[in-house]
Amino acid sequence: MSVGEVHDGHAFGPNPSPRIVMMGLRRGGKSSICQVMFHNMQPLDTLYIESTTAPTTSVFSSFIDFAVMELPGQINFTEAMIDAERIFSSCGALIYVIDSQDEYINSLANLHSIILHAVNANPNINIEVFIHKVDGLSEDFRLDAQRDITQRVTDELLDDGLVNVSISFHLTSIFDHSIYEAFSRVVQKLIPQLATLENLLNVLCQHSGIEKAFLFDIGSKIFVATDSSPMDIPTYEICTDFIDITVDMNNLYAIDRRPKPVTRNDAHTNNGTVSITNRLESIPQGRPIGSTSRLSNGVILYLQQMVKGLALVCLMRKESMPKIALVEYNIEFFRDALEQLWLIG
Ligand SMILES: Nc1nc2c(ncn2[C@@H]2O[C@H](COP(=O)(O)OP(=O)(O)OP(=O)(O)O)[C@@H](O)[C@H]2O)c(=O)[nH]1
Repeated sequence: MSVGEVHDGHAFGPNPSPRIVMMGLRRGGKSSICQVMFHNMQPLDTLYIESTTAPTTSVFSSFIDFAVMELPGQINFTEAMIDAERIFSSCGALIYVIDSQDEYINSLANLHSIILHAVNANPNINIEVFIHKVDGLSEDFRLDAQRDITQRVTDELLDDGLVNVSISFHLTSIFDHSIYEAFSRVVQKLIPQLATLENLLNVLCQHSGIEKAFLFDIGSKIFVATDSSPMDIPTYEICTDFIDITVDMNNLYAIDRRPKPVTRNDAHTNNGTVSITNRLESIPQGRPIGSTSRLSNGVILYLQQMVKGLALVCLMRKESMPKIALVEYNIEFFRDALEQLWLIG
């Protein structure tokens, strides 16, 4: 049986879409990214991860359901065993991980042949290149690497006459928030309701004195949408830390809930493919969580849990605090709109 032919005749088994396929040469960092992003592994613990030998699928349930399939680094598309058509035809994005601390010429050749297979099977696929492990590079080297890789990859695609390939490049590391931001950008492109969500957030900000608003998936800390005002990494970091603190405090002081493990992974193997279903049990199941905090610079952080595992996180100035009743009134409308979006699907 080929890699693409997993259970039930589906390329990925009975998993929800959209699907993300993660590829790259061995030791590039694919498993580490999945473990840190979706299984709450500490970045340093990834040092002990063993090499992946079989395709692994992780399924996540949030505002949208999505599955991430990691293919082992040694996979070779020229082998008859690999059914590229089946793998790529039903997937929304291909993430290709390049180890920026290593010589990357082989990676680029591998990436090029994979893009040809992927685009041939699915012309609408989003190619997302993670220039990974940039924590080991200086700021200048990072930008040089990004420029060089972008140039080489796009030149080769142009040589092949592929001008309409949707390809993006992200500098990433599991040791900071860059991996979360990059993954958020990947997932956002797969959300059909993204424009509606952004519009809703823009309207909410305009009418409530909110400076910046994010809609986060609480479990993975992927932000599924934000308003159109400029975003910087420190703001994103503050918001994700605030989510962590709020969830921890909520679990600590919940009266009717016993402490639960952070995640539960149901793993089973089927036809050589490991399938992991991640249940984000850190997300409170009872009353929606909410929290407000004032930073020393006067910025107010405000968090309200919305539908499914989503949380609205806003930054406001202290001048907005007298209007907090209005803000909460508007947020209720925002929540209703989200619920309707969710029902429409
Ligand atoms: N410095 C640094 N090291 C990383 C980063 N991400 C992963 N690593 C390290 O890279 C090594 C290989 O990571 P893996 O996740 O096993 O790589 P992989 O691509 O899954 O490898 P295969 O399973 O062989 O295909 C591990 O020692 C990780 O700790 C990163 O962002 N920065």
